[in-house]
Amino acid sequence: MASPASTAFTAPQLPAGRTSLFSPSVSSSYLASISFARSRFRAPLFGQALRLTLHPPMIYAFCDASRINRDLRTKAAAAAWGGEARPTILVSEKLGEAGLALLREFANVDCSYNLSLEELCGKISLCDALIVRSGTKVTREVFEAAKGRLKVVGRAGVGIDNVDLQAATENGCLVVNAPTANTVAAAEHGIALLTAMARNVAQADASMKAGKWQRNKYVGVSLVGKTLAVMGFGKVGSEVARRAKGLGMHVIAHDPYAPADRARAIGVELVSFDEAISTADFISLHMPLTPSTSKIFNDENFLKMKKGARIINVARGGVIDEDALLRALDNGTVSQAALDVFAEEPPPADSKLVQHERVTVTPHLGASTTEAQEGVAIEIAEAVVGALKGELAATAVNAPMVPSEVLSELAPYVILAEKLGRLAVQLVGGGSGIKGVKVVYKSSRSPDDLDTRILRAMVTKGIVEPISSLFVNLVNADYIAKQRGLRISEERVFHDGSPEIPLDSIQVHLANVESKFASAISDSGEIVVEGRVKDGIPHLISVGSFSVDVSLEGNLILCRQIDQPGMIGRVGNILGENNVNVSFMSVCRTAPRKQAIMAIGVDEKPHKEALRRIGEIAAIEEFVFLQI
Ligand SMILES: NC(=O)c1ccc[n+]([C@@H]2O[C@H](COP(=O)([O-])OP(=O)(O)OC[C@H]3O[C@@H](n4cnc5c(N)ncnc54)[C@H](O)[C@@H]3O)[C@@H](O)[C@H]2O)c1
Ligand SMILES: O=C(O)[C@H](O)COP(=O)(O)O
Repeated sequence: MASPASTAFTAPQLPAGRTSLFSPSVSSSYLASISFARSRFRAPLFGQALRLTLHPPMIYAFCDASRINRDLRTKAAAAAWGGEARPTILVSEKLGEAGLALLREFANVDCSYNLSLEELCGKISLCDALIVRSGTKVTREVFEAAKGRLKVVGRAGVGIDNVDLQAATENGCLVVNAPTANTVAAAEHGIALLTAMARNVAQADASMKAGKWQRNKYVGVSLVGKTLAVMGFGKVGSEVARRAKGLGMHVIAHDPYAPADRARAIGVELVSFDEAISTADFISLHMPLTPSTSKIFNDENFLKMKKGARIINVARGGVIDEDALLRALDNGTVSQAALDVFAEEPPPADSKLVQHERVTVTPHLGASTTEAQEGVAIEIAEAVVGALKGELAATAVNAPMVPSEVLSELAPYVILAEKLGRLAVQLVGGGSGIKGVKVVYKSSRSPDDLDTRILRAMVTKGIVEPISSLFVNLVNADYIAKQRGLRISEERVFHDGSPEIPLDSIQVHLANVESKFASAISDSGEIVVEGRVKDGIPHLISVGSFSVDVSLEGNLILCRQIDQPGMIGRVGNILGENNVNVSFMSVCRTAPRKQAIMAIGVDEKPHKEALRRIGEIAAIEEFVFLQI
C-alpha cells in the first residue's frame, strides 16, 4: 500500500468546520488531499445522515434500501412516510382492538377475515404487511403474489408453522411473531384440559344437558402424586410444569434443548423422550411443530407409554399421528386425550377423534383469553409497525436479531458497508465472476463486542444489487449470496484504538477477479476497497494499494495518472464545462512525479463525452467512473 504520508490542504472555499473531514492519518508527505467541499454541503449531508439513521423510511433502508429508494421516487411512497399515503396492513384474522388502534395510527388497516387463498393472493400485492393468527396459511403462493411489496408478516401468536419461512426469506419478507403474550393463557388452558379430562367435566356436562344423571359413569382420577411428563420445556411447558407442581403432581420433562438448571430451579427433572413417555401418567405436549416433531407421537411411541396414559395437546395437532392416537385409544394404551389443536383445523365434522367418548376437545382456544388477545395484538402491532419503520424487530423469526442500540451504533457503518460492496463490484472486469468475498473489520473491540451480521449483509447487498434484478436486505442476504455461489467470509483485525468507536475501518476483498481499474488490485492480487466513517460520513480510504480520501456521497471518478502539475485543473475544467459538481477530491501519489491516484467525488453522472475527454488526457493511465 502506498505510504499514507501526505500533505493535507484545503481549498479556499472550505467552510468553517470542514477541516475535520481530513483525518490526521491522511496528513503526511505522499498524500495530497484537496477538498472542494461546498458550503452547502455539510448541512444537507448531515441532515441526510440523520435521516439515514433516524427517519423511518431511511431506517428501513437498512433492511430494504433499494426498494425504499425505488419507492421514494414515487409520490405515493414518499408520502407513505410523510403521512399522506400510508402503508397498508392487511389483518386476516381477528385481532384485539388495542393492537388495531396502534396499527391505525401508522397505516391503513384492512381487516378482511376468512379470505380464501385466491382472495388473499389477490389483495396481497397492495399490502406492505400482513397480520395473521394460526388460521391463515401464508404459503409460497402468497409471497409470490405479493410481487415484492409485502415487507412484513406478523404472526399474532407463537407458532409460525402456518407461514412458509423459506419463501418469506427468499422474498426478503421479514416474519415476526408475538412469542410471549399468550404463554400464560396456553398454560392455563393446558391445566384446564388436564383437570377437566381427569374428572370427565366435558362429558358429564354434555350428559346432564342431555337430561341424564350419570354419577357412576364419570368417576375420574386424581392428579396428586401422579407423574406428568411435559414434552417441550419452553415458555408454555415450564408454566404448565409450575402449575402442575402446585397441584401436587410429580413433574418430569423432556426437551433436548432446555437448560437443566432452569428445570431444576422449579423442581423438574429433565429426562429422555423414552423415559418421559414410559413413566408418565399424564403427558402434556408443548413442543413446536417442526419436521422433527411431526407425528412424533405415533404407533411406535404410543406402545412405549404406560398402559392407560393420558395425553394433553395444546401445542400443534401435527405432532400427533391422529390415526395412531385413535388406535391407541381404542386398544386402551391411551385411556384419555384432551386436544386443543388438530392436524387439520377445523377437523372434519365426522372426525372420529373429535367424536370419541374419551377425548375432550376445544377449538384451538389456548391463546383465547381476553387478556392474552389484547397482549398479543399489542405485541404484534408494535413489532409490525417497528419493522415497517425499519427497526429490527426483537421477535424476528427469519432474520438476525440486532438489538436497537447495536443498530444505532452501527448505522453509519451499515451505509459504509453497502457502499464498499457497491464500489468493489463495479471495479470487477473481464467476466471473471465473483466467488470469494472477504470482509475485514479493523476494530479495537473484542469479537464478542461487535455484531457484524448486518454489516456482512449490507456488503452482500452492495455487491449483488448492481449486478442483478434482485433486491437484497438483511432477511435474504445470506440466502441470495448462497444462491449466487458467493462465499462471504469475515476477518477481524485488531486495531489499537478506542473501544468507544466500534470500527476503525472495513475492507472488502474480492478474490480471483480481474479489474477494469488495475490499480484496484492490491499486492495480494485481490480487488480491495477500504472505508472508514469520519464525522458520521462514510469515506473511501484506500483502493488497491493506494490511499485515497474521498467522501462516499454521489458518484466517484478514480484516475491513475503520472503525478504532474495541472492535472486537477484539467479534470476539474472538463467536469465544470459539463456542469458536474465536484464534491470532494483527493490525490495520493507513490512519490512526487511518479504515479498518483486521483479520487473525485461528483454529484452528477458526467456525460460520456466528458468521461471520454478525461480518458484522453495524456497523463491519465486509467480511470473508472463508479456510481455509489
Ligand atoms: N393452543 C394454543 O393456542 C397455543 C398457544 C400458545 C402456544 N402454542 C404452541 O405451544 C408450543 C410451545 O409454545 P412456547 O411458547 O412454549 O414455545 P417455546 O419455543 O418457548 O417452547 C418450545 C420448546 O420446545 C422444545 N422442543 C423443540 N423440539 C423439541 C423436541 N423434539 N422434543 C421436546 N422439546 C422440543 C424447545 O427446545 C422449546 O424449549 C408451540 O407449538 C406453540 O405454537 C399453542
Ligand atoms: O401458536 C400460538 O400462538 C397459538 O396456537 C395461538 O394461535 P391463535 O393465534 O390462532 O389462537
